[in-house]
Amino acid sequence: MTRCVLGQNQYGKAENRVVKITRDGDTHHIKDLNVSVALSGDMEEVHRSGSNANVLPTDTTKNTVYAFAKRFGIDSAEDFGIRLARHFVDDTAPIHRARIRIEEYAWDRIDTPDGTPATGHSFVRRGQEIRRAQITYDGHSVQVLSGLKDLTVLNSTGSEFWGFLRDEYTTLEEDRDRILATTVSTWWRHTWDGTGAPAPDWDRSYRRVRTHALRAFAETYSYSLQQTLFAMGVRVLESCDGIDEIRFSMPNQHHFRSDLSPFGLTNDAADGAVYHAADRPYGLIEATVLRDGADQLIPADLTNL
Ligand SMILES: O=c1[nH]c(=O)c2[nH]c(=O)[nH]c2[nH]1
Repeated sequence: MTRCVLGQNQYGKAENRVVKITRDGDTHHIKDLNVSVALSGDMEEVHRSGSNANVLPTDTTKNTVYAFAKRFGIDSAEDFGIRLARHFVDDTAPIHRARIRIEEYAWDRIDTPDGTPATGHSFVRRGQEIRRAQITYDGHSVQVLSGLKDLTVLNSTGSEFWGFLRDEYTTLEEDRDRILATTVSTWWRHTWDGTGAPAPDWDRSYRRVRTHALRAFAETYSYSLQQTLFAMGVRVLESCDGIDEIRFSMPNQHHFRSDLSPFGLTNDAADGAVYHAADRPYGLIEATVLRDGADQLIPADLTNL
């Protein structure tokens, strides 16, 4: 029989999406990491015989990431990674090597036009959103839709969700202080139709819509993402002449507060909590907001394109 040997091997939990909010009065700070753990050591037996005696479960490595975020905070990706790596190797005899890989996502504060923060808890993810336009001309008039996508925003407080319908399948608990996060995808329709009046200043119009939508997101105390969406649309229509209709598609990017009670840790929102940022499934909230009397002309299926 051919004799085979075990070559390089490692294991652990990959892509732990950990969000830590630190509260300094009404000013919040956010650390948003994607942490992957890979451990190696005396792992001959688990591969050969199935004995798990030397295996620290990947589930434990995940719990450790969230518990350490709460217990020690996250000063920097490097500090956090060093602490985790040392713990796995120094405190677990069969583990001889730990590799911690971390991606960090940067957030800026949502500002007012004079550069002061709109609130202490409203953030926009760094990295440019994508601006877009769709122009249709039928030989008589022009229709201009403008839009944006990939604009990710987050409120670390000022959001609740409760009082919802319940049936025999409902398990969701009411939440009086949650993270509200979404990636805004939107189109808006200009009243200008290419006849008569000169064309709007498209760049200025874009900046105004973006600014007002962001400020409405930041400043709306929210009982649902639906309510926030509508407030954003109303603010845009009230602030921008020449726009009659705006449609949003907004995924509810759920942030679940980690249950750290098995490790003797409280994890209340009021003290600054650690969250697991789930990527799917997600709630998808979509709606059009119209000026009263305006026609609804933006196709519903355009929003996600
Ligand atoms: O803002 C929300 N709207 C919902 O419709 C909903 N449904 C849910 O489970 N969570 C939320 N959050």
